[in-house]
Amino acid sequence: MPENTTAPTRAMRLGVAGPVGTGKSSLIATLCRALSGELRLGVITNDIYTDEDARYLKSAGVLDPERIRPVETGACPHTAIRDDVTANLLAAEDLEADFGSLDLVIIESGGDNLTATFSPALVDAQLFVLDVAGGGDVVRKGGPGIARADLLVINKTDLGPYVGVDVERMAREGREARRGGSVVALSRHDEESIRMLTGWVRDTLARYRAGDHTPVDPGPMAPHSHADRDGKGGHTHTHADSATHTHDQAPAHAGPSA
Ligand SMILES: Nc1nc2c(ncn2[C@@H]2O[C@H](COP(=O)(O)OP(=O)(O)OP(=O)(O)O)[C@@H](O)[C@H]2O)c(=O)[nH]1
Repeated sequence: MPENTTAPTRAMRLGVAGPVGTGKSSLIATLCRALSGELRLGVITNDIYTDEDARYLKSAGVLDPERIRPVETGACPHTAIRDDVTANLLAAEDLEADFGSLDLVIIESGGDNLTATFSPALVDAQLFVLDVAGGGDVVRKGGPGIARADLLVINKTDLGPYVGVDVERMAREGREARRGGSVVALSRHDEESIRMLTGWVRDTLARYRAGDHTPVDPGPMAPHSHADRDGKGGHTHTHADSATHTHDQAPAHAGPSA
């Protein structure tokens, strides 16, 4: 039988990004609790000045503490997951070297704003976490993570009634913003929602192993300009603010939002 040369040989790297306090560490603890019996896991956390998230996960007792590694970014969180991913790549490679083969390495970004996403040079797939406590309209504000991460998680749905947010509507608007892309409405108190999340991780890992998963870069793209083909003057722009922006000037554009 011919060998599948596209099948990867290392663990899948899954990025978890989203604004401060939306529940990224808690979600990772939930994933570890649910999946550590069936998958060989490692976790890397990113904090600006501390190893707070790594300490939280270690104290949660969901994984061998040796498998949880902190990266101290010392700068804006997006720098270490997007602009220069070296520290995180080294941490991921060290984890795999220390524990032999792993199935999944989860990388938590420091809490950042709506534009922070992982570079595909670091992760194979990424999820973006919002929470209902941030308000139902956050999802309508858009941004690359909301629109184009592999999965959008709307977290802490149990808080919906207390903060006056219609969770179903928020999830529906999330799907619309993503043009049908995957959305999971999650609460760590809701087993069914945890099954949806773990099911998505298993499916993505299966596709990754089969060589059927293509990492995408949600952006934001660097500002750029196009040739002045129509005499109106080329214009410099970014794609950070809109999932619907299209290039009417460029016939073919590399990137998911073109
Ligand atoms: N009610 C409720 N609270 C949650 C849930 N998930 C997390 N939280 C709480 O939300 C708060 C923030 O959770 P974290 O997991 O620390 O959030 P984070 O995104 O990792 O935070 P940063 O790393 O600071 O950006 C904590 O008080 C959690 O206990 C949930 O499903 N429901």
